[in-house]
Amino acid sequence: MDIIRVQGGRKLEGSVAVSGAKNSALKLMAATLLAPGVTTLTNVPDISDVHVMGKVLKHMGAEIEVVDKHTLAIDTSEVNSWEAPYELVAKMRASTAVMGPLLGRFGKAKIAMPGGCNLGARKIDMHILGLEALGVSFDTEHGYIYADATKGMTGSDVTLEFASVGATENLIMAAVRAEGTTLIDNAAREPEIVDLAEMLTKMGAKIEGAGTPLVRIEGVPELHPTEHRVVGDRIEAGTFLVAGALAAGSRGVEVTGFNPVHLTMVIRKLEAMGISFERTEAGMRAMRAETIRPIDIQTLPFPGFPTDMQAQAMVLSALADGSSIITENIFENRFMFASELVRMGADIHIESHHAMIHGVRSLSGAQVVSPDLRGGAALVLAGLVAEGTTEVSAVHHIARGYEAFVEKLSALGAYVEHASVPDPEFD
Ligand SMILES: CC(=O)N[C@H]1[C@@H](OP(=O)(O)OP(=O)(O)OC[C@H]2O[C@@H](n3ccc(=O)[nH]c3=O)[C@H](O)[C@@H]2O)O[C@H](CO)[C@@H](O)[C@@H]1O
Ligand SMILES: C=C(OP(=O)(O)O)C(=O)O
Repeated sequence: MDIIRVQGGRKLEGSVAVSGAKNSALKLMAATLLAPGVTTLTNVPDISDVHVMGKVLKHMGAEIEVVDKHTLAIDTSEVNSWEAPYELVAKMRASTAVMGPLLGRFGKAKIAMPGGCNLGARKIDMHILGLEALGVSFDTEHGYIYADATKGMTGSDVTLEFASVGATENLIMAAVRAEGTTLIDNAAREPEIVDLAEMLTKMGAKIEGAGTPLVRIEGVPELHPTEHRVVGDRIEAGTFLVAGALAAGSRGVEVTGFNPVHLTMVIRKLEAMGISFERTEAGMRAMRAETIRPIDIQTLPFPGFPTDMQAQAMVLSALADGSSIITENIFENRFMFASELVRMGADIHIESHHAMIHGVRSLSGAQVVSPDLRGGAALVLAGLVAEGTTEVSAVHHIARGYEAFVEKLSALGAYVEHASVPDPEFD
């Protein structure tokens, strides 16, 4: 069994560069399906989710050249299948991002139904309702969704019930090839959506308003391949800033390779907790807080506080001088890691989608299980400041979204390593 082992108490120093954003790279890879030919993506993170999306595209007949570790040349000229199979969708829900592009280019898609996951039900009803408004018809059979737009798609007005990231992206990627104008109201505004719209625009799409709640897309008859650099990962950046806030030595920890504007709400909340930041030429530096102040955080769609930073913020609040409250509004089941943090000595009570965290003076190293991607990363952060050794298992979750997490933390001076331990045996 692979684990990450952390020895608490080391001070972190230096600078760490974040990789390209997982949540952008996956959608940009899916979007290459829209433009027959070779699209080159740079700053692609070397993470397992990207490898899964590569397999999804190859399953459809795309060829992928790994030009270097972070550059993929994706040739979608010979794509001849419209299926995202169950084995791959079950590994990674974001595989459903191929639905919009497949409808846009071929007018059909067969996608395994994603089902729930450890964050909650995660339905895709809004994707389907929006695409139906463009004229797509849907059938479900044997666990697969069959989407049909062979008679063409027509631009339409779509109001999303909730600013869903995935629904906004799938709709944009279908609407770029629909006939006429599509207006998406209550669209998600995440920076990764802006990145997607920028690449689609380079491919010849006509999109206005990406990054605002109203996106206007004028369909075009064809798109052409392009070259695009994936935006820096704001969540990876936020994770390392929290590492600095918890464990930096006197010179702080610098994080580079991202746009600090994408973390405005995170920085604001961490400042309210007493953490100080400095802008540097290449990014931001986080200083360690002598005393962490308690906080009230609610996760919300961008520009609100991101759910993907909730677990990391909870580690800070677990060590605050007082009681904090964190409200999770995006996913119904995203507090699973809190019970692991309690095993490390945190004092946390969960009531529905609220977590009440009473700060403790210190955490103690323990064997814990990573329940999901951000929860796993947060447990490693907790290990940096816990007394003794922390062993985090189920680390495949962390590998989904953090490139070289252990290596980057080690380079900052943490005592952290990959290790292999025997699987527990039960009689
Ligand atoms: C690969 C990727 O980009 N993942 C991100 C994306 O996930 P994802 O695109 O799945 O997140 P959404 O914004 O779509 O989901 C938000 C909420 O809406 C619900 N919902 C969504 C669609 C739908 O049709 N019906 C429905 O009920 C979901 O179950 C969830 O409770 O945005 C989330 C919210 O910022 C992030 O935490 C994820 O890291
Ligand atoms: C929830 C996340 O990702 P996904 O939507 O891929 O599960 C995440 O990145 O924290």
